[in-house]
Amino acid sequence: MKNEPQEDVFSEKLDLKLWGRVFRHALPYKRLLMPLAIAAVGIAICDASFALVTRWTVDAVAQQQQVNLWPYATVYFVLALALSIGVWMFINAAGGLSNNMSHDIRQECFKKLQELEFAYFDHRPTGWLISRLTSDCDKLARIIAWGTLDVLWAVCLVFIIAVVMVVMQPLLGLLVLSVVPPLVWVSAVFQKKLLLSSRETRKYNSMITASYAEELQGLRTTKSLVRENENQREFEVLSTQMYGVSIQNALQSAVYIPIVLTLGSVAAGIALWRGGADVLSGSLSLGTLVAFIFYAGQFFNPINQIAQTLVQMQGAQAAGERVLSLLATMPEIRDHEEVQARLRLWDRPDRPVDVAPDGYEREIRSVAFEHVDFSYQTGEPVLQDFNLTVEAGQTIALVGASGGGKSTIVNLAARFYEPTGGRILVNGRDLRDRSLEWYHSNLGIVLQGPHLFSGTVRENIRYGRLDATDAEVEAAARSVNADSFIRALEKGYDTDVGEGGNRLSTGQKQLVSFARALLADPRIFIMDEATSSIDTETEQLIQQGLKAIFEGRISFVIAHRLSTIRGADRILVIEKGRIVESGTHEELMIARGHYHALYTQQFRNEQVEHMLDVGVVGS
Ligand SMILES: Nc1ncnc2c1ncn2[C@@H]1O[C@H](COP(=O)(O)OP(=O)(O)OP(=O)(O)O)[C@@H](O)[C@H]1O
Repeated sequence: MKNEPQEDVFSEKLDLKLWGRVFRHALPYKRLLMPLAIAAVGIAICDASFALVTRWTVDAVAQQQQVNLWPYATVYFVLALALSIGVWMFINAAGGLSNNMSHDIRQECFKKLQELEFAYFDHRPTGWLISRLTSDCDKLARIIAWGTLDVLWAVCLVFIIAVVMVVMQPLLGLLVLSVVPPLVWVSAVFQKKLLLSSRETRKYNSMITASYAEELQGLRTTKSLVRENENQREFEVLSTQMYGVSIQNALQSAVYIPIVLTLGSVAAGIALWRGGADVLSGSLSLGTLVAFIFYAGQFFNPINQIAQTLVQMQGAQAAGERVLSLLATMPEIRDHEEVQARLRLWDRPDRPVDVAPDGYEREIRSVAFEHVDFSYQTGEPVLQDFNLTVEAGQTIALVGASGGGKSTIVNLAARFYEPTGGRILVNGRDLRDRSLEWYHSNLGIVLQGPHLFSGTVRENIRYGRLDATDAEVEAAARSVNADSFIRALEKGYDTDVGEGGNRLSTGQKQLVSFARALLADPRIFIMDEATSSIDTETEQLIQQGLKAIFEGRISFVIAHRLSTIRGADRILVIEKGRIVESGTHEELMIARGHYHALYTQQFRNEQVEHMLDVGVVGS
C-alpha cells in the first residue's frame, strides 16, 4: 500500500481569533515589528509617489517650452533611494522576525514535549510530532513575518492610490476604482484554486519520489517475483494523475493571469476614455491622466498579494491549530495545586536538609502499590488490583513472559504513568502528593541498550552528577567494576566512546551506565536488563557492579538473564498483570513452579548455545 502524504485541510473561514493567538508570538519583537511596519508603509508611499512625480514632470513639460528637468530627476532618484532603503529594512526585519519567532515557537514546543507524560506520546506518532516541530512552526513564522509585511504594504498602497485618485479627480477616481471589487473576487477565487492544485501536485510528486525509492530498494524482489509489469502499471496510474493535476494547475494560472491583466486594461481604458475626454475639455491635466493610467496598472499587484496571503493563512490554519494545541496541552502528570503551594512555601534557605522541596521527608524508605489498576487504553486492563511493597535496601526482580506487564509496573513506580485505580505510596503517602521533580530526581534508570552520549568515558559517567570530581567519577567506576576495563582503553577515562557509545561493547556500555547511575546516587534504581548475551567474564563484572548499586536502595530489575537476579531479595513472576509467584531464587527453585520452569529452560538454552559455539569453534 502506498502512503499518501498528509496535507492540511483547507479551512473555508479565516479564524481571526486563532491568528490573533499566533500573532501574540510576534509581540516580544517590537523592535523588529516597528521597522517592519515603517518599511511597509514607506514602500507603499514611495510606490504611489512615482506616479505623482511623473504627473508633475508631464504637466511641467506640457506647460512650458523650456523646463529644467534636474529637480524632477532628483526627486525621482531620492524616491528610488528611499525605496531601496525601505526594501533593505523590511528584508532585515521580516527575516529577523521570522527566524526569531520560529526559534521561540520551536523552543516552546520542545519544552512542552519534555513536560508531557509518556501517555501523550502513546497516541501520537513520532512523525506527526516531528512535523509539528519543524514544518508547522516554520510555516507560521513565515506567514506572520512576510505575510504581515505584504498585507500591510498592499493595504497601504491600495488605500493611498484610492485616496490620491479620488482627491485628484473624484468621478474618474471612482470609475477606475470600480475594477477593484471584481479584481478582489477573481484573485481570491483563483488564489485558492492555485493553492489547492499546487498542493495536489506536491502530493503526487512525493508519491512518485517514494515510488522510485521503493522500486530501487526492492529491485531484486521485483525481479524475483516477476512484478515488473504490475509495478509499471501502478507507476503509470500515478504519473497520469500527476500529469492531470499539473495541467490543471497550469490551466488555472493561464486563465487567472489574462483575466487580471484584462481587468487592469479595463481600468486603464476607463482612465483613457473618460480622462482623455476631460483632457480635451481642459478639465484635466495631461500629467494627471498619465498618473491615472499608471495607477490603473498598479492595482493588480497589491490585491493579488493580499488574496495570496489570506489564502495561505487559510491553508496554514490547521498548522496553527496544531501548534497552539500542543502548546496549550497541560501535562496530565504534574504537581497539583496543593503540591505547588507547598513547593512555594518551602522554597526558602532555612529548609532543613532532611526535608524535600515539597516539605515532606527527603528520605525514601518505601514504595508501595496499593490495589493498583492500570490500563493504557480504556477497557484493556494491564494491571488489576496489583499490590507490592518494597522497602529501602530491597531488590525486586520482575520476570515473566513478554507482555505480562513488567515494564508497566516500573513505569508506574517511576511515575511515568499514573494508576487508573488504587494508589502508589511513598513512605505511606500518595505519590501524587509529592513533587514530581523531586521524585524524578531520586530515580536512576538504566534501560536495555544503555545510551551513552558522544564524548569521553569520564564525561559520560559525570553526566550522573555534573559537579562530581575526577576522583568521585573514578570511585564510582571502581565500585561497579568498570575501572579496569576503562583503564585498559587507549586513553583510559579520556577515551572517546563514539556516537551513542558505539565504540564500546554492550557490556561495557552497561558498566559505564552503572557508574553514571551510582554517581547520581538515586534512592530508587530501575533497570531493564539488556537481553543480548554477554560473555561470562563481563557478566560477572556486571553482577558485582550491580551489588554496589543495589545496596541501600529500592531497586526494580526487569530481568531477562535470570542468572543476574539470583541474589534479589524477592523475585516476582508476572503474568497477565498479576504476581503468580514470589520468593527468593532458592525458594522458587524448591517450589518448582513457573520460575523453576523459566530458569531451567533458560539454563538449557544457554547450554545448547554454548555447545553450538564450541562446535563451531572446533570445526
Ligand atoms: N504504551 C503502550 N500503549 C498501549 N499498550 C501498551 C503500551 N505499553 C505496553 N502495552 C501493553 O501492555 C501490556 C503489558 O506490556 P509491558 O510492556 O508492561 O509488558 P512486559 O512484561 O514488560 O513485556 P516485555 O518483556 O516484552 O517488555 C502488553 O499487552 C502491551 O501490549
